[in-house]
Amino acid sequence: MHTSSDVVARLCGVVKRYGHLTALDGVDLVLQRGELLAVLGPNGAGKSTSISLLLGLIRPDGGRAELFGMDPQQIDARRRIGVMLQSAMLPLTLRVGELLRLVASYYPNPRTLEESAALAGVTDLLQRPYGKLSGGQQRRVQFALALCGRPELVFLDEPTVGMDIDARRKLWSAMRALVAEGCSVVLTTHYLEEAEALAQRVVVMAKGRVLSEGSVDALRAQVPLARIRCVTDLDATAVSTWPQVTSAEREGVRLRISTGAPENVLRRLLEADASLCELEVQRAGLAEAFTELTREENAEQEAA
Ligand SMILES: Nc1ncnc2c1ncn2[C@@H]1O[C@H](COP(=O)(O)OP(=O)(O)OP(=O)(O)O)[C@@H](O)[C@H]1O
Repeated sequence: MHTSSDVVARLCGVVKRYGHLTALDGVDLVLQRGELLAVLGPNGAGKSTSISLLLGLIRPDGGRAELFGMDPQQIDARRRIGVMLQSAMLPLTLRVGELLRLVASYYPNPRTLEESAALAGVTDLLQRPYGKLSGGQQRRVQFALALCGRPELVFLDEPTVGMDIDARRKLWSAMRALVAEGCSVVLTTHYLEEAEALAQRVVVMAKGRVLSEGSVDALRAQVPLARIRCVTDLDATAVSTWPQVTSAEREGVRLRISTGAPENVLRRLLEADASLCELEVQRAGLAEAFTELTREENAEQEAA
């Protein structure tokens, strides 16, 4: 059991409306000290709205948002967080080193310039004007700004958008280094492999509500699907109608099947095609679990 002092941020029954649109419809969310929480969900689910509420940028219409047990607008709470939002609006003419010094000066116990730059991998960019950097380089600088104040909690809203694979991997290891220091991280992302690689806990949102919450493994277990891949001529549409087959799709010479009963489907596959080869069976990843969860949500809404 966690004590309340382990809770660094919290939304309690939060409702947020924009005119007739209910962006958040009673959201509860708790972030513990030292954990990386990934908030997932399709476009418009309410992820950014939840973060804006925790940052005190907007106010709830119902319920309550708390940062370190305080109102998120209190300066004492804000001094303990770092933020990387989707749009940064930073002065384009300042050099990266100047920006880092400026933002660090808002904090009581900031990292040194060198430490922040090394953590975010921007040491070779310090003399460059921010506006002259590539999109991916600017994202890395924004990450450096988020961590330069030695915050206890960092909000990262889709941090790796526009980054190449190498830059993304580097950011992942920097996030892991932050968490190893005891920093908490709230990460929103559309890259499920990112959540799978980094998160201790995942919250899935859709249409302003929390659909599911738990560890990556627990989320996966909610959708006990396996993935079968093999080289076969069998028709994907026909296979998709087999009992216990959730979906079947062709990928070139391969067939890719999702099923809750892999043994049964395998038996039938091997019987149906004696020349089937290159067989692979894997348990479902977060991507399948997520698709399945949000599909159920859509089906319920359509039925209602
Ligand atoms: N300032 C605003 N005025 C009106 N509607 C808004 C405003 N901000 C958000 N919304 C609406 O609230 C809902 C939730 O938006 P939000 O940005 O939180 O979603 P999200 O999960 O972050 O989506 P994305 O993955 O696209 O970033 C959407 O329907 C959006 O159109």
